[in-house]
Amino acid sequence: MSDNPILNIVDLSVIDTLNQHPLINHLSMAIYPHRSLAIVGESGSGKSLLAKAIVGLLPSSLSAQGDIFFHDKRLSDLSAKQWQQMRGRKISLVVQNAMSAFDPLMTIGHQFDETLNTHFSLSVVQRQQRIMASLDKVKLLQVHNLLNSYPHQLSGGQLQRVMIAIALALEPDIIIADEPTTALDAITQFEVMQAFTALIDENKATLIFITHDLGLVKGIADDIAVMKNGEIIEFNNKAALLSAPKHPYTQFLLATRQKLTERFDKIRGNHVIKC
Ligand SMILES: Nc1ncnc2c1ncn2[C@@H]1O[C@H](COP(=O)(O)OP(=O)(O)OP(=O)(O)O)[C@@H](O)[C@H]1O
Repeated sequence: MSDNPILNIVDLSVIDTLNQHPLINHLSMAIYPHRSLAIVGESGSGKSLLAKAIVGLLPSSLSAQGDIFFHDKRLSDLSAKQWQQMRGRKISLVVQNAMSAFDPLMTIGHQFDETLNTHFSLSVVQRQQRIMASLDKVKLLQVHNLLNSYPHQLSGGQLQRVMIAIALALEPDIIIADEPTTALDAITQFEVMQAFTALIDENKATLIFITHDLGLVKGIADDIAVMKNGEIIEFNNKAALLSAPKHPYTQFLLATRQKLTERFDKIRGNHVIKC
């Protein structure tokens, strides 16, 4: 593991300015390059707000205190223009609702090309090659039709994969994926997870993967952070956290997951016998 974190979150609090309620509470965490970190926790624990705070996209009614460093750069010091260069290219956020990330009036191909043109000095042909290579990585078929389509003409799963393909094409140092497979069926989910694995292996990116699903985490994470009430209550490498969870809440999460799996296996087993 490298000695210097790629992302260092220091005493971060996110406060609702309407009632001064802390939604993220004095959170500190160092994330190291080329690792894959899963952030798990129940609904409302603050996972999405943490992702938004990292990419500087918190709603204006919330205020952030504390520091977030990307390498040595303090992110709160960035100007709007510097953020534009940073977001997508250095730190990329893939969200759950892909439709919200696209302009409904522009074709997918146009939006993909424009994004590449904003961040790189590439010829039209080079941009096309990069688009095709990225779409291939997320296993999208009939790409010419797809690139000529408008967002509403694609399924949720296709849009989600296009969003991941755009993130891949920008070759960011860090990609934050906020429940990126929640809206997908099991097969598409598997393919999208493979695309993320390729991202870490080929691009040597650092992945922050936010999910409820401890099953998904097992396949992809090097490290796991467990969030509850706006705090990280446990952080460890995957093997240690899954085999010997220290915090009672992590133990509860794992036990619940185990019970669900056993119940599912039992139902499936009974079903097989009956048939
Ligand atoms: N704009 C906002 N104004 C006020 N409170 C907010 C705002 N956005 C989120 N919250 C609150 O902050 C808390 C954390 O929300 P967040 O969306 O980060 O949870 P989460 O862990 O990502 O949940 P989920 O897994 O359901 O997406 C919740 O109690 C939520 O209601």
